[in-house]
Amino acid sequence: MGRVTEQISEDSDLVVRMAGVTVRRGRTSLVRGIDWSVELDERWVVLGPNGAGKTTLLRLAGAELHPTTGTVHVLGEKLGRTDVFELRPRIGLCSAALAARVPPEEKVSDVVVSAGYGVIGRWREQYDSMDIGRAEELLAALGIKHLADRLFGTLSEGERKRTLIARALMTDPEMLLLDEPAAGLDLGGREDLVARLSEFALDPDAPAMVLVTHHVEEIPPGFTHALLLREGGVVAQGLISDVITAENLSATFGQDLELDRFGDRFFARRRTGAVATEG
Ligand SMILES: Nc1ncnc2c1ncn2[C@@H]1O[C@H](COP(=O)(O)OP(=O)(O)OP(=O)(O)O)[C@@H](O)[C@H]1O
Repeated sequence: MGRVTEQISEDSDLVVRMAGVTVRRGRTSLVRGIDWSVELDERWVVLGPNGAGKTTLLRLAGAELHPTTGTVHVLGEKLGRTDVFELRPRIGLCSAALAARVPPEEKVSDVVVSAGYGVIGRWREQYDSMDIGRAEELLAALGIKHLADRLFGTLSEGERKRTLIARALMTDPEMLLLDEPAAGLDLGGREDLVARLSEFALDPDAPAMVLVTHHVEEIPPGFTHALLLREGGVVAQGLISDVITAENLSATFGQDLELDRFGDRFFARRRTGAVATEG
């Protein structure tokens, strides 16, 4: 027999639930003691310095990684007791690792539409017309419809990111995971992406979202919650307005940081004359 599933009826609005989660490799803990829940209508940002464990956390949420200790439930299914190959199509993932697997000679429209078939790049000579229509809509929503016939390898970094977000949305996922979507974008590209992600975040029909970033400037308005990570442990988590503070950011990044808030946007910098503090 293969598949045993565990439904969590009392927590049906939870798309992610982690309890006491640690991931170890050898003597290193990539993340440790994580207790974290994401509800259907929440949009989370996971923030922390290089090596803090952000991608590890996202891979747990994406059912790509199992915890060494503790329990992880994703979309009501307990990892280790469910078939992750049935779970993954319900999750939209956009990451540098995925981008690296897209063949450069793939047409942009094929990169998007093939997500519906669980493969990367061209698979069939003919796709279903409804799928092609949906891929076109998503490319339009991300402002890159005009690139549908271009080859993925000829796109700029920002255009690739948008293509992969369109792909991640193709299967109408219940949860969207974005690992550093603004990395490598210029100022205009970042601002454009932040605005588009903000539109998604404010759409009540959009899936739950988790966005990993190093920069508070990249938090799209409409995101509701934040989790700050340092050296694999949670520094703070909860509502963005409670968590994104100069004090919490300073503890997370080991620097004395100042924070400005303009409307729903945040901007951080090192306090003048301050030096880095030891972890
Ligand atoms: N297989 C492994 N064996 C040992 N250490 C690992 C392994 N995989 C990851 N690590 C370490 O675990 C830590 C967390 O990695 P992770 O990629 O989750 O961090 P991150 O916060 O996403 O970092 P970045 O912002 O640089 O992408 C890093 O210090 C990394 O070097």
